[in-house]
Amino acid sequence: MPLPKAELHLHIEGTLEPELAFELAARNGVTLPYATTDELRKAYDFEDLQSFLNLYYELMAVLRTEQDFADLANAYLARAAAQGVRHAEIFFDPQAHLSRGVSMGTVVEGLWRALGSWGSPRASEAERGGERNHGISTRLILCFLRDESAESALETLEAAKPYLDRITGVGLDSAEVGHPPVKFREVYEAAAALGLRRVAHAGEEGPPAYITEALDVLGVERVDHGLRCMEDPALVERLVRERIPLTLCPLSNVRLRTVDTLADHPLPAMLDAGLMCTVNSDDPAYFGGYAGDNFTAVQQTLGLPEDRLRELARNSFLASFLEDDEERRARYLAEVEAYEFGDAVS
Ligand code: HPA
Ligand SMILES: [Zn+2]
Repeated sequence: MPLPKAELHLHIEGTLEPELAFELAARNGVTLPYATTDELRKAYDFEDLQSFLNLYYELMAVLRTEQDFADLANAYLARAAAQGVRHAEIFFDPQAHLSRGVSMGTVVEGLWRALGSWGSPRASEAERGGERNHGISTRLILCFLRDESAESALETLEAAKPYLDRITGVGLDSAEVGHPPVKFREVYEAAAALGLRRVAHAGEEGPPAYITEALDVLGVERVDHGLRCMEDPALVERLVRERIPLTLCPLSNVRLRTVDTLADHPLPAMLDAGLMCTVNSDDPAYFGGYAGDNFTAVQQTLGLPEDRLRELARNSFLASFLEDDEERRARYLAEVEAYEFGDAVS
């Protein structure tokens, strides 16, 4: 049985496996510039974040209808459930769809078809059919693309207003360097005024100063990646003191060459420093593994002992946006404490 965990850093578009990409391409009459799934997989040799993003945006062309987004999310939930994920806070990138003529409604309604509101205290009895979505409670986090303009982010938030009952928070992703958090001050203020939770990618490729800015200017409650905080001891001390969760993605860091090899990953040093770390998959279809695969990789390659693995799982639920359902959080945490380790944690 896999270790129960929450996944807090997962881009739903990054769960598009080659097989589903070809299936959706055929269904929608879209021609992909790859002849076979094997040929597509060969393109998964990334040099950095941008080289990955180019393919990530290219493949989104196959996502056109509500059913496409529902199929995408269902495939993710099935894989995640099999690896012990009990709760997932899922990013989506509306601007990457709006720019192709796919509406906010298509994206959100499609995802909702798969996620439903099971696991939400606002769900009606009819919606509480846990089996339908593999028994995973979920939240949706709308991400702004930081390489698009601040005005575009504001327009995106405006377009999301009819769907805010389904959206828990906002995030910030895409090409980091040259696009500091301060660029999005206004849209984050507007999001906060609407009662949305706030997170942002920072310190993946960008400098530690972007992490500080995300906290101070955008008011984020969690930092996505945050890896480069380790270059600034005063920042580490602050993150520890304020118990700011970091959503780390070890296999992503290797594939995007943020670290040289998994054995060089700073996760053990980060845990030793007292940082509130979590382990997540980011874009699992592209980076070679889902949440449990990331846990197994850090267990095997970094030699993390059982108490550290349990700590990572506990942190994932503590850092999740389950404030509207503390009863459920307590149940998940009890499962973590009762877990008996076997051979593998995925
Ligand atoms: O790892 C990532 N970093 C930044 N933006 C992203 N969008 C999808 N995945 C990522
Ligand atoms: Zn990410």
